[in-house]
Amino acid sequence: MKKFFYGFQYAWQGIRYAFKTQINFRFHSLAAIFAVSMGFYFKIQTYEWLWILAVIAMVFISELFNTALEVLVDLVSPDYHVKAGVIKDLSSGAVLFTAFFAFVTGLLIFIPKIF
Ligand SMILES: Nc1ncnc2c1ncn2[C@@H]1O[C@H](COP(=O)(O)OP(=O)(O)OP(=O)(O)O)[C@@H](O)[C@H]1O
Repeated sequence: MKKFFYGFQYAWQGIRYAFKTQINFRFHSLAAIFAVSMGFYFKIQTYEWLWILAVIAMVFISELFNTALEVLVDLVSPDYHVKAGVIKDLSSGAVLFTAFFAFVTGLLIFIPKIF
């Protein structure tokens, strides 16, 4: 049982590490708070909440894996290596892709309510 709760502690440490070291993670946290506030303000429906929460989760998951990959690359390849750069670029691309999808989802849900 103790091990189970330690697992949560380690996971929380990882999230704190990403928050402290990644400016993008902090920016996306603000964007998530903004989207959730808009959701409450406009009293969006359950299916709309599901989309908003799903894209928020996707962005955070991709951010966490991106951070993990960056740390891993820096560990195994501290010197310049073309493939190290490609791995980091691919990982950043995954974050950009999910963030763009989240942004479009937000627009599709909130734009009709604003105008
Ligand atoms: N070891 C390396 N070898 C080759 N290219 C690298 C290496 N490390 C980084 N790069 C290149 O520089 C870019 C920025 O790397 P960096 O480690 O600053 O990542 P980042 O995504 O900007 O992370 P951070 O949020 O920590 O600044 C990478 O996307 C990659 O193109």
